[in-house]
Amino acid sequence: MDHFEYRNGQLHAENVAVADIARAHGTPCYVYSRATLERHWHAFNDAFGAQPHLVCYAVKANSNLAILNLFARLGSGFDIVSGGELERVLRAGGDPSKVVFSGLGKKAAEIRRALEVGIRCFNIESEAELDRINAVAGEMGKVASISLRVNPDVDAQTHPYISTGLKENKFGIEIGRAEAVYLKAAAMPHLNVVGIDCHIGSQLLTLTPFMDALQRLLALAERLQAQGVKIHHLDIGGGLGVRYQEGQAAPSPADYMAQLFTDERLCQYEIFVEPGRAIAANAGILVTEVEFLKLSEYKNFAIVDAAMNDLIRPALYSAWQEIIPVVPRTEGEMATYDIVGPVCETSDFLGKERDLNLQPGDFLAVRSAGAYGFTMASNYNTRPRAAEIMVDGDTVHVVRRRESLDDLLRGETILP
Ligand SMILES: Cc1ncc(COP(=O)(O)O)c(C=O)c1O
Ligand SMILES: N[C@@H](CCCC[NH3+])C(=O)O
Repeated sequence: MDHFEYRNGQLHAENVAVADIARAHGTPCYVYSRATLERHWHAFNDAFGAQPHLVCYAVKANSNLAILNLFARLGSGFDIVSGGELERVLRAGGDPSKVVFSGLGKKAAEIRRALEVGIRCFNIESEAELDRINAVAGEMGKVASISLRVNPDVDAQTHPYISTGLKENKFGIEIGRAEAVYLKAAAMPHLNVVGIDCHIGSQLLTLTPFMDALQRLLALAERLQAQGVKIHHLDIGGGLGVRYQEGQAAPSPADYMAQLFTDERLCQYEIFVEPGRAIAANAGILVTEVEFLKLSEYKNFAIVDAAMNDLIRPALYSAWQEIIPVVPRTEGEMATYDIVGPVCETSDFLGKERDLNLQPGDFLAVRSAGAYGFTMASNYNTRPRAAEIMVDGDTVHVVRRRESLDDLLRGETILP
C-alpha cells in the first residue's frame, strides 16, 4: 500500500498516524510520503540500467516545491508546460539543462525565459510554433534545441479526455507531415534539431499503444537520419498508468522499459521519459472529515469537507478512487454512501456507492491522490485550497499551508 498502511488499527503515512495529522493541521489536507515518491522515481531511473536516459518528471502531476526539490536532489529532469512550471523548477533547485518544455501554446515571453535559463529542449507542437521559437531565439542571438512532438495516431485506450495521440486530438504534428516539418526546422538558422517527442495519453494500462507509437517514431527517426537530420534522443512521453482499484493491473516501469527495449534500435538513442502519475499518484492521499450523514430510504450521503474543487478527477472523468476510513470503526453498521462535498454541483462527489461504517467527525482518506489532485484544485465556491503535508519517516512537514481567505481575495478590487 505504498507507505500508507494500517497499523495498530489506524492508517499511517510512513510512521505517523494520519488521524494525528488531520487533527493537528485540519482537513481537507493532502498527505504525501517522501519515501514513496523517491521509490517511484528510482523505479523509473533504474529501469534504464546503463542505457543513456533522462527521467523528466511531469511537473503538472504534482508541482509542490518540496516534491520538485526531492527529485532535483536525485538528479531528475523535468517536463514543463508553462513559464510558471519553469519558475517552480528553478525555485526548487532543478537543473534547467534537464528541462524539456512541452505544450501547444508557448508564448514568446515563456520561450524567451526558457532560452535565457538554458533548457534542454523545446517539444514543438505545430509549424507556427517552430517559426515563433526560431524568431525569439534569433532576437536573442541564440540557437534553440528542439524536437517535434509527433502525433502518431495511436489509440491509447484511455479516457477520451486524456487521450492525446489520435489525429483528431489537438496535440503534436501529424506523423505524415513530420518529415517535411523536420526538414524545414533543420534549415532554420536558430533551431537545432536534437530529438523526436511523442506523448499519446495518460493512465495507459497496456503497453501495446506505447509499442505501436514507438515503431512509428523509430521508422521516422530512420527516415530522418537517412536525410541527414541527426536524431540524438527519443522522448517517449509519460502516460504509464497506476492501479486505482483492486483488480486493476498496471505495468511497472521495469516491465514497460523491458518491453520497449525488445526493439534494439532504441539503444542507439538517449531516451527521455516524462512520467507524472506513475511517480506521484500513489504517493499521496486526500484526508477529509465527515461533516454530516444524510440518510433516506433511497440514498445515503456522507457529506465531507473535501469537494470537487480539491479533487476534480471524479467529477471530470468519472474517475474512481478508493476511499478508506482513517480509523476503521470496530462497532456499528456498514451502509452504502455517496461521498459528496459541500459544493453546489451535482457532480461534486468523491465516490459513489461506497460501503463504509461512518459517523460524523470520522476522517476518510481518498487514495491515489498524489497526482492531478492539488494541481487541479480551484477556489470554486470561494473555498481555500487545502494544505499539503509531507511525511518523512517520523516527521511531518507542512509543505504548503492551507490558503487563507486573505490569500484568496488578494488582487481583487471594487470600482471607485
Ligand atoms: C506532454 C506530456 N508529458 C507527460 C505527461 C504526464 O503524463 P502522466 O502523468 O500520465 O505520466 C503529460 C500528461 O498526460 C503530458 O501531456
Ligand atoms: N489530469 C488527468 C491527466 C491528464 C494528464 C495531462 N496531460 C488526470 O487527472 O487523470
